[in-house]
Amino acid sequence: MPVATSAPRTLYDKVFDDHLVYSGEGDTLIYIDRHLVHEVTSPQAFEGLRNAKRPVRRPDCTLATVDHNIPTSSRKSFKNIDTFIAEPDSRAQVGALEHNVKEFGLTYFGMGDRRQGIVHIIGPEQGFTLPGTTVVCGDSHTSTHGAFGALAFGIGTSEVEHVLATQTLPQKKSKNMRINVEGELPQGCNSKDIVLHIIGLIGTAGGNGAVIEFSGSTIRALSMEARMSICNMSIEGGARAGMIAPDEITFKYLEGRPLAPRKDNGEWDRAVEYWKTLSSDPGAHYDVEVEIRAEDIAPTITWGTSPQDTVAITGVVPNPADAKDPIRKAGMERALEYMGLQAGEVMEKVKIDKAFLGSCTNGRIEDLRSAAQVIASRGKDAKVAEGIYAMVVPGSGLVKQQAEAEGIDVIFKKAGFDWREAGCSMCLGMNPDQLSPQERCASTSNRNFEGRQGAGGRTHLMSPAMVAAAALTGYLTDVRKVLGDDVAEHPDIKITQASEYFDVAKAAPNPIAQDTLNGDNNSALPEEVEPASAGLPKFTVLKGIAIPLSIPNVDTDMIIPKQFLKTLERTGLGKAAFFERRFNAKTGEENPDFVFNREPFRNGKILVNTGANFGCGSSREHAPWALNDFGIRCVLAPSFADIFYNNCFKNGMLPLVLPQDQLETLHADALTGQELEIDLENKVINRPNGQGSIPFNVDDFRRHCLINGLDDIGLTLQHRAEIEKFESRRSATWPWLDGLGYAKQGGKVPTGPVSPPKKQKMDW
Ligand SMILES: CC(C)[C@H](C(=O)O)[C@@H](O)C(=O)O
Ligand code: SF4
Repeated sequence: MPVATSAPRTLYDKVFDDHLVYSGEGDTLIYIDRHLVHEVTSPQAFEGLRNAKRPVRRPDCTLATVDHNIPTSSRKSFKNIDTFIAEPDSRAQVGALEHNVKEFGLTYFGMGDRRQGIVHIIGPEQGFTLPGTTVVCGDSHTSTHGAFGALAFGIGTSEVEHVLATQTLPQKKSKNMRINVEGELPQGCNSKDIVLHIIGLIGTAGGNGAVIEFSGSTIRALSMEARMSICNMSIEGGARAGMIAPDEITFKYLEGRPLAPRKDNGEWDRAVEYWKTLSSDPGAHYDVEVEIRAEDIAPTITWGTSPQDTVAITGVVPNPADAKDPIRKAGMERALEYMGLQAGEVMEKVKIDKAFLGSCTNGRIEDLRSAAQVIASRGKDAKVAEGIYAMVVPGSGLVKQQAEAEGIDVIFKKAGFDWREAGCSMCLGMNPDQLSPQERCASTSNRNFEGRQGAGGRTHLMSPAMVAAAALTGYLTDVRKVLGDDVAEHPDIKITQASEYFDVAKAAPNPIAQDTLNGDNNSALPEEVEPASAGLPKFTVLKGIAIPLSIPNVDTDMIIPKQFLKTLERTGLGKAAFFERRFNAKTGEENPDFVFNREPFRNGKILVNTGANFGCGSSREHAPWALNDFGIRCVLAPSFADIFYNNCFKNGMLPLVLPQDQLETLHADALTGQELEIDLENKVINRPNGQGSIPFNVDDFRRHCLINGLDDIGLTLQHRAEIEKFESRRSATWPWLDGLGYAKQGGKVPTGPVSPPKKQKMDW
């Protein structure tokens, strides 16, 4: 259903336009084709549905799995989660999802299913992720799926509930940004080096408010898996999403995947014809353009506690004294102290304790192959360096199975790597895989925030090949030195194509897809038009103590660390807000220097931060929940990360963007301990003692919703007719997106121990 317009459009414009359900005064609704669900960000969303007696609108477009909380120890004796998951909160969260998928009739890849894995690995692997679709998940790295030319972005838990209930989301159009990478990559570099290099250049706020399209000859030459690693980390560059135009490499990757359009009914050809239209038109407008030469990229790692703290492996730790901005200088000093590094230290002389190969960035088969190749290049006796613990965590059960079929596991095991089961694992350590304080890790994951892999743990981000090199030498290492000139594929590794391995070309038509092709799950929806429900506390005038802060890039791991994400509630998280800064890790006592612990700020209702990019990183809605529970209803900052910004509004909170000079003024006011007044009706901030007012801007529609306490789901369901109309058009234009087989499989997925790997076609 192309939109009639002659202006050249970007890939993002096209996918956005193709999903418009409704566009009214201030609220634009887009349709969501694919919804991935995991255990951390969904319990409160299902609870919301249950309370409102709402069904899941499109179970056939929804796929659930468990990934964050699950242990990665051997599942040979796995019977059920109750006996397998020792940690009670993790068990409860996984248990809640198992209960919810049954109650709402969703397809679920549980721990007994070989298809279980990290959400962002299993979507593409199954062909659930398709070009030109909109893909969401309560997880910031949903950006991964943009590698297929999908518009894919992370959402908070309230939005998860919104999508479950309505299959739509209110969306503002983002800016268009293009990052063009041209030329041939130098030896020893791969897509992780490209994306770390990019984030080092643009910074973690560089993509704020934008969807990044990655283009150029370097990107076009990459495999799908390498493209996924790049789009995965667009969120680390602050972007709403990352996208790459689909091409023959994309089509080849998808062909024959279990949930890709089928050939026998002609849908594959129709789909490819449509997918071929999904590239930016010549002359399309980009608000921001960045040009990068591949030859400038070196094997890259991080030295600090933000993904933008990058340096070439051949480099040295930077000196905070060289930073012009005082906030940046203070941030660098803190990062160096946390990381236990000195300015000027040679990166290659830094010793590690652990090596982690896995995560949604680099837990795919090609990542494992690339690390195994480094090990194999050192000969059959290559071993992990003395005293180093190295682990490999495949991104899904199928990646593990394929690696075992290729013999890669043997290379790892012989070298002394621990070969684990699929999950998020030490990327974030919600399960038992964690760093101890001060332990240093060479990691293929995507975030190096303080405490990310374990309280006090020190993370250096890098490519799988570089992690393998570090594991072998015990130091951060330039992989080129380990490989020498021998970077060709190693004879010990027999590489099979995914399609060959899955044997999908020969597989019978997918029985799941046939089973539910006409799956219409809308019958349970109430007939009458819903009134706009006023479910949130109204925000009109807020008067209160303002808490002064000056921290740039406040990430949501800092606002609330992982151990508090295991809750099934939205409330009670006030104590967790800024936990690691507020409390002494050893004694548990309050840190008297931190502003949240000082009078009168303990009772603050407003947060004034002069540092930019507040709320970056993860999509956890637990961040605004924690601030809200602490008592904070309004956050003022120079800029916000998109997901956090949206999450605030969903909870009746007001995030306000103000210019730096006004923030400095309000910060100074806050330091005096006097009250500020946020008058949303009149769009002004009244300073203490009649010192005047500062006007602000906020989107009219959002303001209207806050003032009236309007709940988005109720508002959206007023557009039921438009949603239904869109769905009929979607069925006619893109029939392969309907009834893709999940609706009726909810209760039937295999449970029990994971089957031993077999070189045979899969069971779908
Ligand atoms: C748990 C989830 C909300 C979070 C995210 O959104 O990124 C997690 O996956 C992470 O990597 O921190
Ligand atoms: S970033 Fe880490 S924790 Fe988050 S989804 Fe990816 S693997 Fe899981």
